[in-house]
Amino acid sequence: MKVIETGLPDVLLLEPRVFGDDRGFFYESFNAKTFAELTGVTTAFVQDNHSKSAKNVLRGLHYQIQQSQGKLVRVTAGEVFDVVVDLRKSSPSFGKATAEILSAENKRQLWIPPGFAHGFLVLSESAEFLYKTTDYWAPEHERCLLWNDPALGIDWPLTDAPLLSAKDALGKPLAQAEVFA
Ligand SMILES: Cc1cn([C@H]2C[C@H](O)[C@@H](COP(=O)(O)OP(=O)(O)O[C@H]3O[C@H](C)C(=O)[C@H](O)[C@H]3O)O2)c(=O)[nH]c1=O
Repeated sequence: MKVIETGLPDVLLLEPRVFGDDRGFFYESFNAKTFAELTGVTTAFVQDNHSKSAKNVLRGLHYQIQQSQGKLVRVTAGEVFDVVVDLRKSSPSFGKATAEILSAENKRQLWIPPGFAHGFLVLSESAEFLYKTTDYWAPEHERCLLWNDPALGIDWPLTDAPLLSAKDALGKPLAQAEVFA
């Protein structure tokens, strides 16, 4: 497993060691000891999620204002443009966004600590998105940051208007969003 820095200091891209042979491939998609050694994070994950989305679906930008979830995200089918925004007021990168391509092909994973908003746009015909979270889903604490808030300056590789949930279409711009200390 290799750690690659991203545009945000605390957000890390993890590239697993893949063993290929004439049968196919094998790789450890998660190893608590390796993860802790590489990230310094020892909190346990409590929930695994799996979503499937069609091309042009945009989910996000989501976060929980309480019970903030750390997320370890990856794609097992297709390809997504994955976006993270720092919502920690005390952080020098507050309000800054970074993006990475995650795909079944590159097998890259993104570690997103608590305190960030997260979302993705599906680039392939469909994509399956799997992720582990460090706290439980708490709908009462869910918040949505407006995906196309000009203040975020996210250059989404859109070919068309994205397919959004009603909730995501009503996201708040950064200036009005509840943020972390
Ligand atoms: C997140 C979640 C949702 N649900 C239920 C609630 C809805 O009935 C249904 C779909 O929920 P939602 O439209 O919020 O799903 P996404 O838009 O994929 O939300 C996720 O997408 C972005 C990219 C994230 O980073 C978040 O982890 C998460 O908010 O699943 C659950 O039962 N448990 C859960 O943990």
